[in-house]
Amino acid sequence: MARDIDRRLIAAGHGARRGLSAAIALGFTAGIAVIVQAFLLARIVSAIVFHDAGLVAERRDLLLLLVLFVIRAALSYGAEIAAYRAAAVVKLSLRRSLLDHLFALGPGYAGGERSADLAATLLDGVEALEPYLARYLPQMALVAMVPLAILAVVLRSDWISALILVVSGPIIPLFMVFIGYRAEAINQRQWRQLLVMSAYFLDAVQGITTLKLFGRARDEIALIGRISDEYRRVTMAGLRVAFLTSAALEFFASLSIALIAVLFGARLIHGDITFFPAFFVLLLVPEFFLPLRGLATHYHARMTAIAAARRIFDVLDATPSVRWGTETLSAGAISIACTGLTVEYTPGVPVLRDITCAFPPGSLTAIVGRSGVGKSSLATALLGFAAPAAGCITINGDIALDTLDRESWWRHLAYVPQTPRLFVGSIADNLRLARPDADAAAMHAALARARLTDVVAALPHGLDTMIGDAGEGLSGGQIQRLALARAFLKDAPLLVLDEATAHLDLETEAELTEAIAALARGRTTIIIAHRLATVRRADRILVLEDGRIVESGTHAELLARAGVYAALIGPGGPGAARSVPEPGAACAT
Ligand SMILES: Nc1ncnc2c1ncn2[C@@H]1O[C@H](COP(=O)(O)OP(=O)(O)OP(=O)(O)O)[C@@H](O)[C@H]1O
Repeated sequence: MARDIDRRLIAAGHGARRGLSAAIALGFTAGIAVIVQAFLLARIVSAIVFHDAGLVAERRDLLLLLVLFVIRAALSYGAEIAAYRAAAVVKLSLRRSLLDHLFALGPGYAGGERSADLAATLLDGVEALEPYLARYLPQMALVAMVPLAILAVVLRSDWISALILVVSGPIIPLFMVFIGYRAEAINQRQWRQLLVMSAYFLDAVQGITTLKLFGRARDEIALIGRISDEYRRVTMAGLRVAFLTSAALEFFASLSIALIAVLFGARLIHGDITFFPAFFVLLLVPEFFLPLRGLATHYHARMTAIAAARRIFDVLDATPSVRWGTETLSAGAISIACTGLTVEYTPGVPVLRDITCAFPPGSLTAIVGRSGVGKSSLATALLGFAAPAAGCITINGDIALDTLDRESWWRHLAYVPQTPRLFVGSIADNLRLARPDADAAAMHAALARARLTDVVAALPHGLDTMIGDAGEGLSGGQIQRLALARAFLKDAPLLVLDEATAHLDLETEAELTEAIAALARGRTTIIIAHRLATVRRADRILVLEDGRIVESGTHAELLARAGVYAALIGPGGPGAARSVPEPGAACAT
């Protein structure tokens, strides 16, 4: 399993092949420079100590040694830069693919409990790959090349030392494979714990008001404390394995070096070997183990990366439930028809059943029904975020929605949800989401149509006033009108709107209703309606119950029928509490 992930990570690194190859080539050249350096140093020491040469006589070698020091430092620096640049390229492309795929998966996948987990995967998860890509992968290549080059040189100088290296060298990778299984399980636990902790932190930050009001802030702090402590425990277990591994490997490496040194000592005393080859080999032996020890150090990075990558690939492997095509929609009015449309979130459990209805071009259709009957699900299916389990949606008579290019479909519609999402930035930034090239005049026109001119004029920096990510700095009604202004700015032929159910003051309510009416004019409009004023204006009202259309018609027709609709908006019905009667308008009984 870890091997599969390794393979996929290496494949992901292919995008930065040149950078990684450069890092490996520079690292290998630095390894060769080490051999030459050791040779020169052994020759200088041998000449000075055993052949009475002075420093002046050895100046050529000394100068060469100095130059090699500089070259080696430059090579190591270059290798690091190339590796980290390559890692940055891979991280960027992975984040792009993740975001792109999340958009394809839609809000059904990215919403709800997964959002904190996904944010941690996108940020910390991808970041955790950096040491793997920048350190472990180049080290993996060097671990085969540099020790082999050193072994070849040692073999030419002293076969006994080479034999010791051949026997002790492979112990390190074998040992790492042995402890790898345990380290992998710990890293998986550590990563899962990090995701849980991120989710709790996000919840606590977002729900700070609720927690305070219910007097549960202390409990939440204690809970987060326990989760953090568990994370600390798992992290320490991982570090323990990493430190123990390093200690064991240091031991094997030191033992081999000591053995070679002792054997040299004995052979020098007996005159079986001269000083130069012995000293040269002794200088090289630690360098033989250096890449192996480096590999052990970065093995921990590999385990962390594999745990993080598992989650990244889970997201990338998730298949979008909605299929899209490549057809583009030409500009102009939009009509929609649903035929036998059935929508299921859980297979076999339909939330919309056999819906057949039409939304003619330029018409205003209101969808009404009790809470949970499937109104938002119908809007979700029309937006293209939920795939029909049966039936189909066709656009402009004969174009199946799933044959359209998704961007082309979304370009033709404006969606105003019940609780609109604003992003950290200025009012202008939030408006330009609808039309990035909109100038100040176009934005002011949209604000005026959403009855927001005075509100924005009163803000300290007008259009450039910064607002928080949940629209902090604006009231609930102002946020909703800003979302309407966005829809005005987009000027799309299809408008899908989920009316706000929050209790608004009468003035804001009237302003919103007016703004919505202005926005709907001339467009195909589908409103999940909660207000009497909206349903009265609709060309047609669809009444949903238990996922089915049970009634349809105009306000007057449905009232006359005295069925579900009449009961819904009548006194005591669930619609009554939310509906604000227009002055003088009589509620049906
Ligand atoms: N993403 C989802 N996954 C699973 N079930 C869902 C999902 N979204 C909605 N449902 C379920 O589908 C059913 C219809 O929900 P929907 O939100 O469409 O109702 P609604 O009429 O819009 O309700 P409300 O007026 O309260 O917003 C409900 O039983 C709900 O629990």
